[in-house]
Amino acid sequence: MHFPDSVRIVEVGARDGLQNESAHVDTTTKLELIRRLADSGLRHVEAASFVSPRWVPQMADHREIMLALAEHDTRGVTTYSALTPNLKGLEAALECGVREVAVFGAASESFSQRNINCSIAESLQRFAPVMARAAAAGVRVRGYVSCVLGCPYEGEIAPEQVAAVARELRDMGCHEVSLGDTIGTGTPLKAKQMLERVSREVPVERLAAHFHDTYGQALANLYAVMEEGIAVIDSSVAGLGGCPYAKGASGNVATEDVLYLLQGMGIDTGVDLARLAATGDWISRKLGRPNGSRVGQALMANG
Ligand SMILES: CC(C)(COP(=O)([O-])OP(=O)([O-])OC[C@H]1O[C@@H](n2cnc3c(N)ncnc32)[C@H](O)[C@@H]1OP(=O)([O-])[O-])[C@@H](O)C(=O)NCCC(=O)NCCSC(=O)C[C@@](C)(O)CC(=O)[O-]
Repeated sequence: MHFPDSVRIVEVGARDGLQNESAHVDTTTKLELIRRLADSGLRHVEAASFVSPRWVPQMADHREIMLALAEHDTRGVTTYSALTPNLKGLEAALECGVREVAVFGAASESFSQRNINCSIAESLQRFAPVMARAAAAGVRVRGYVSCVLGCPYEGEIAPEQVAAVARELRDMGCHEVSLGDTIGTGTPLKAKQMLERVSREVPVERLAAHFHDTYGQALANLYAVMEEGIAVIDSSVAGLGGCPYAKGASGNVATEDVLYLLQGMGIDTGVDLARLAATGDWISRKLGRPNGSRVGQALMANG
């Protein structure tokens, strides 16, 4: 068995998590959440989406969020990134001083249509000018592939299809490709097989795992793909989130749960679990929702 010595966590709670909250979350609360996440030692916090407010109203304050972060983050130790599905989104993000963005595609045609209103091929065409403009501005681009272990509309997705989209994203210049189990239907062997196929096209060092926990498999799936060399994990404080276009999807795997697993494996992340658990407890209370992290619940119950 070979596991990575250290793992980089990409905290997506403020974006993937909050985008799915039905009640409005105000900008001050979001900024407080992001500040607390960074203070717990997280060095990559995905903070907003420059998408249409008609499609995702919860992300409508992307400008205010990213401008505030650019103004206050003078130390530059934490990367605050944002999603930009097209050139319009990227231009707006650049105006706010964003230093890293992400484009997001899917391995499923139906999900692509429902999520970003275009086919997979059209989405890749839309990303091309985003990549060129970002490169000219010296901004790094991450790529996402949704539905890597199943689609809410199409069911099974062939690993070849995931590998093809991941490769396109890598070839167009994404520094990292994050593999999203959007509806959390994956299981460890399936996750391994998918990764084995994708890593023939994109080196595993350039891949990240973005697993939702709908069926309670996310930690097992992460363990399986770490065994194959995955060393970047996307997770969400208190397991916040879901996906507006994937009915029944629960949040991303909780960051607290991932940290606990990694600590038990002797793998370093540089994140303070106790502080993060307190933040998970705080945001869950603020949103009036149960804490989606088992580890967070246990730590809070034990004081
Ligand atoms: C992609 C679009 C914009 C295409 O939407 P469209 O309707 O095809 O785009 P359009 O170019 O025809 O524009 C329509 C309207 O949207 C506006 N518009 C156009 N672009 C932007 C923009 N960037 N920012 C703000 N506004 C924008 C544009 O100005 C226009 O406004 P109108 O004239 O009607 O008032 C739309 O489908 C959209 O916003 N989708 C949101 C998708 C989304 O945010 N999904 C959730 C994130 S992905 C995810 O969660 C999965 C992930 C990444 O976590 C991995 C996983 O778990 O699987």
